[in-house]
Amino acid sequence: MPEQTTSIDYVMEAASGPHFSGLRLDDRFLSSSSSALADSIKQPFVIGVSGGTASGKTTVCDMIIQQLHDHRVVLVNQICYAMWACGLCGQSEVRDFGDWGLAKEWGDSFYRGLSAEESERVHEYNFDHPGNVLINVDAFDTEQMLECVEKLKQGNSVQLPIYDFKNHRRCSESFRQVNASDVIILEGILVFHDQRVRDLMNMKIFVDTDADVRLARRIRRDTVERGRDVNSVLEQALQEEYLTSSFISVQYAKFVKPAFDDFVLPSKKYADVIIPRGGDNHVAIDLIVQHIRTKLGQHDLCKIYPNIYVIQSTFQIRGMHTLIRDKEISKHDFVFYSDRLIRLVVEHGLGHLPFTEMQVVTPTGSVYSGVDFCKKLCGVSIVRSGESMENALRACCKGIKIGKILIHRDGDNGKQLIYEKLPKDISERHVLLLDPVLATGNSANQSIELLIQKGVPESYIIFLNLISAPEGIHCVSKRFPAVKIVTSEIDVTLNDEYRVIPGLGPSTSCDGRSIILYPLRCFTDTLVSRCSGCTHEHNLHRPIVLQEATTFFKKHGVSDFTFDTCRLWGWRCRAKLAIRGSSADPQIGLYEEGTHNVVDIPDCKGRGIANITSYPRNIPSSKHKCCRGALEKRSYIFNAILFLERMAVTTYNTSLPASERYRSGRVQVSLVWNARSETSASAEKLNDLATVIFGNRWRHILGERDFWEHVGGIDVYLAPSSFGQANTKFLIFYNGFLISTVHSIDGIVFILQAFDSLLQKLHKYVPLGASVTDLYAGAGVIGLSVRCVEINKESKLAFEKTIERLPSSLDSSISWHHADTSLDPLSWLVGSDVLVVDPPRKGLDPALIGALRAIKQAERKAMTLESPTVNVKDEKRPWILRAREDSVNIPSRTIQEESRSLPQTLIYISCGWESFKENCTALLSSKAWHLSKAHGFNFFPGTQSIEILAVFKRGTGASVKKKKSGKKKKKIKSKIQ
Ligand SMILES: C[S@@+](CC[C@H](N)C(=O)[O-])C[C@H]1O[C@@H](n2cnc3c(N)ncnc32)[C@H](O)[C@@H]1O
Repeated sequence: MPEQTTSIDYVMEAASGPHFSGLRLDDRFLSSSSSALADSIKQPFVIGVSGGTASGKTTVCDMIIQQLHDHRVVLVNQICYAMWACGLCGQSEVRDFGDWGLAKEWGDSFYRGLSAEESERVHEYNFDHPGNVLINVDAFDTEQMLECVEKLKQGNSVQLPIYDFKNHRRCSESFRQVNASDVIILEGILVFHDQRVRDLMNMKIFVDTDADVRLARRIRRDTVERGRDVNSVLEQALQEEYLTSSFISVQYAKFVKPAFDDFVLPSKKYADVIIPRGGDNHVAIDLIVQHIRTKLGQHDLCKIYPNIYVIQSTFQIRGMHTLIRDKEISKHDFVFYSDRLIRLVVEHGLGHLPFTEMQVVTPTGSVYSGVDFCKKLCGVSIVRSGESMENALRACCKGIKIGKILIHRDGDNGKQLIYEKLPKDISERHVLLLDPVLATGNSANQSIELLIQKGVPESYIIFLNLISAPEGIHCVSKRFPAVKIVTSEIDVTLNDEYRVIPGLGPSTSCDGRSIILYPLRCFTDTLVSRCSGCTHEHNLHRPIVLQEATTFFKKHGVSDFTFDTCRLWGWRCRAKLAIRGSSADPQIGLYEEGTHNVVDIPDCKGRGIANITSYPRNIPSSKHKCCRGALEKRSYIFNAILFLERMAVTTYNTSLPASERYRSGRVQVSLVWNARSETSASAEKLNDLATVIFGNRWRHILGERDFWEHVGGIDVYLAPSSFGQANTKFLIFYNGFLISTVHSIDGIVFILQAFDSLLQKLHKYVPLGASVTDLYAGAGVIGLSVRCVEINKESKLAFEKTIERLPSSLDSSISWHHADTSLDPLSWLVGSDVLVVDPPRKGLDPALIGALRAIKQAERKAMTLESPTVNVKDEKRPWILRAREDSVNIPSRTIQEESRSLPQTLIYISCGWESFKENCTALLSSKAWHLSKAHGFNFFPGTQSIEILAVFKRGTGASVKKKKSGKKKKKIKSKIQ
């Protein structure tokens, strides 16, 4: 049997300073034990049991106590007047239930006691009255009861007073010692009367037994089973109960019954559970005991707020917590173990969603009765750190929509909503709100408020976090009691800086806060749903949507969909230069590996080019000189709310041998301002910033202006604002120096990067000499086009520069048009054989979709159309298709000479899977197009993104299928012959 590690002696310092007592995680040990974990349970569970006189409360209490034999239970009686009055319980006793390890304290401790004058008028005294009306005193010493129970709840022992029933006063010299216990049962007819007493109770039970029914049962039992006559039974019953003497009769009629009606019965409404038939109701008592057992294993706050759920602790979970709380943990391990825990929280949270029953047939033909998940669901990250839970959520809920809420801490009242991006139909969805640390609860409350304003019912919100501070739980649960909070551990408290104690590691990041608290103050991420900095570590070669994509294409007739995973490392991406912090203490730099923490680079000293461009997650240890000019403008930059910079390396001089090209390269820094409008609150700052940095839209600040890419065999110039494809180069660096751009480390193999792979595939689908129109062309990087159409006029400069470098020997015609594809899209289709579209993430403009759907009808009209009218001056240039010039054959001709036909082939390059699906479905449903081929490319390994190259052909494709099946038939025929 493997050795088990169960020690809880591992005390270490968490990132926030205090110690966390945890476990060493031993991979061999997987089981859990409640006893070792029960450590954290401090406060007893308090149950109030009320009901009318002789309703069976005592039986119920006894049964609960017996069933909880493995816990320490204390029973505290308020007192039962009738029992006292008939002398049946005129004494207190301490019973020892040694066999079942239970100490049960039995007493009538909180009768206040009467003065000498009151004792004389004892018959007028209503012991069943909570605020005695006759002699104006309280029958019970509620204050003392409160004090005792408070002490017991805090784990202290108390001395309960003993009541002398003979003299109607407390014994001054004797007390009963009651020790701390797991469960306190407060029993009495009026224990629900005082709100302060009720507030002490975690559970309130009302025993609801009709006295007449009890009497009737007794008569039946004694006459039928014991052969006695009714009169003697009644006599005995009356003797035993409350009607044996005239005094009792009077007391019952005068006090007990009215007090029951006036005070006991109305307090029934405070009960959480009403038990009909008292101690006979075994089912109810079983359920109650089950509930108490669950609660005993829970954190105290769960006893107060029924919608707090802490995932059940096991040694594995405690072990993972021990790791992530250790300030010495590596960031990699921290992210790994946090992610594991977050997944458990997400799974637990999903368990609170509604479901419908469903049956499926298994491969054996049997029926399995199961459930169907709730489909109307979405996640909402509270931006800064909520995104760190998105991966886990996506892993558990395929294709889940995730919205974002950004709340700024230092705004009005310490919190200000800055940004929200939520699904339009959020009011119909259950919402999983994500934030790994619940600290003060302020951001959470504001986010919940926003969701409610958007129409989400409070009870539809499940707030998921990794750790919670009690302060945060109080704050959220008091205000939104119907919101469920699911967490993996509840910590002790918050410190003065509102950090959770003991908190979690690794050691503080450069902004002085722990990573988990502030890993994602990613303003760029509010602009696009994911950024290339948001990478994950698992399944780098398989984006999560891959399976969905394969199924999607199969459904639409493409069963040979391919996916090119490309290289998983060393690819080039435009690094985003992140900006964080405050204007007083800004950080400008790159994301730290695996996180959204910014590594400040104030003293750029060169050599950083290689690292910056090699891979977005590799942070330059050295600094970069070329961005210094821009960085010096930091004070301006920090007045912006949303701000993003891009840096890209230029190959600069591609006539140099590849291995030397980047040594003398330059970095291009692009600054992009994001504001809702130029009249926004910070417009003044925007203008300052624009003047200083952008000039008239763009201003060249310093360094080389030119930025060159070598794509598809030609040199392409990219202006600062032009779109630039990611994953185009394979660079190898050693100690920060570039070794190679095209060869692997052993110097032999040349491997294409993702974009080059896509271009190679794309070229196969363009027949030689075809007339091609490239809508959404950027600077024309795809390089096939006869006509490039692009909305960003800045790309014109790039286009021109590229043309200048093209070999003059090329004989072809190419034009670049500054135009909006969505305006009169049909005019751009006329005269093209092949249409290439490479739209932004949002997909094709609706007008273009409309034109493509109606292409058949348009075809007839097109013959009579004029050539497209272009508002800007056309740039007619020679062009090259790609490196293999010999395969290129574009006859020299002008657009006017071309046919008026409309494209037969549509090549769709997509970077937005969701929009692609929509566009594709719209095209196919028109029956004007069918899908012929589809390929996927791993442009951003480690992200959710998939790049698609889809080839559509005109018509429904029915004839193609027929032809294929015809061929098959022939073959079969020939075989038969
Ligand atoms: C994904 S990029 C592709 C650029 C180019 N194909 C490349 O590979 O470099 C999309 C381009 O479409 C342009 N664009 C966006 N909306 C447009 C519109 N309505 N008309 C024309 N171009 C548009 C953008 O400016 C951007 O350059």
